[in-house]
Amino acid sequence: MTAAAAAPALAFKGVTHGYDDGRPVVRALDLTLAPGEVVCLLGPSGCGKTTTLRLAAGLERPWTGTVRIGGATVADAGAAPPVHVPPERRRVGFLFQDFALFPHLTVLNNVLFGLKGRPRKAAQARARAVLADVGMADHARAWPHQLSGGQQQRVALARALAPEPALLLLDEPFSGLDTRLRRTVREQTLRVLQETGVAALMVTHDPEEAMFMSDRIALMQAGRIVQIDSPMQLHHRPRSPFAVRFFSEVNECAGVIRNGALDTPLGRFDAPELADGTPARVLARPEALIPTLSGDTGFAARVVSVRPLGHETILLLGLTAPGRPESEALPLTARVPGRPRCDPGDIIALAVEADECFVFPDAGPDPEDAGGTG
Ligand SMILES: Nc1ncnc2c1ncn2[C@@H]1O[C@H](COP(=O)(O)OP(=O)(O)OP(=O)(O)O)[C@@H](O)[C@H]1O
Repeated sequence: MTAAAAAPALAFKGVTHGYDDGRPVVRALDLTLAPGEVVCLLGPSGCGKTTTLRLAAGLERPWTGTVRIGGATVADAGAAPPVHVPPERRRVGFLFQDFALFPHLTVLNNVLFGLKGRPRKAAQARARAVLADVGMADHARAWPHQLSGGQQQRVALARALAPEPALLLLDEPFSGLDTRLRRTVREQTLRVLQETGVAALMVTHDPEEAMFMSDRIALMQAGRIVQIDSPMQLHHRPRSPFAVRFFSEVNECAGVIRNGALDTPLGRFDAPELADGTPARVLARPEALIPTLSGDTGFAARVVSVRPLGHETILLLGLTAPGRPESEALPLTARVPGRPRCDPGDIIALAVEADECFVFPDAGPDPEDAGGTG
């Protein structure tokens, strides 16, 4: 492998950026994508995802730090004069939510648009090959308005990939599609990315989409990456309450660490690395609470409401403690597969799945730095 081939597809180092009000919205960001890697930037609205993508694209000039693409420095705020390679010379492809194909050009000519400057025959061959890659070879002569939303999105993907970019940048590329179509189109997109081996940085605020698409997820909060891990690691080893709460509603019980564990109404959770006396809380995902037929789990809960969602059901429960009035029941949310056999008013036994529960110290001013145990 040559040194250039081994270079990261994208490397941000110490990148800070903001807009006119002088407030940084991306803060000291370090991020590296391996060749062929798909990384999703995931986080709440306004956390800096799109700004990060625009910095990679060259649409923004960073205040500090460097950006490298495929081993080449495309931005260096500290150089004199600062380095800034414009978007069209960065070897990046774009796929945005409003993937707007040119309505006055056929599918083939839309794809050829990105291949200007190449010999005509080679460009035609490349455009047809990439249309075949996305399963649109038979539509080369069609006009955009004759295509479904999903087909248009595949043509936009072909147009972005045609010039063989070193890096593909995707900003909420599926959010304009309805739910069912979105699933199909993102599967097709992922397959094409894997087959072409292009590295991709994708912005989404949809945790399920990030879990599905990513080799790694970069979870962002207030301009920083607070955790970057594989979807599985992020699920099983969340490093902050934020990383748990972002993926689903959670049940939370506070307490104080005693003898290396946290005693809560949901049971005792080991937390050996937390000092005695530390205020802490357990975060239990809704799927941690499992209604069980064996009545002897130690936890009895009153079913408050049953909300069937089709393939799963949300149960709102009130956890009762022996000798305590029901008015003091702890409200809990459980998520169970299928349709459980219980109705509002029933008392059910609950088992608690410890793998889906996480203990964190009750943090000071900066909760994102808090460590946790699973
Ligand atoms: N052109 C701009 N001028 C001024 N402020 C901006 C500009 N673009 C973004 N911002 C601000 O920067 C912050 C980060 O915005 P950004 O679009 O990067 O976040 P995001 O995570 O992509 O959000 P969303 O999911 O809502 O698109 C926000 O506070 C936003 O208001």
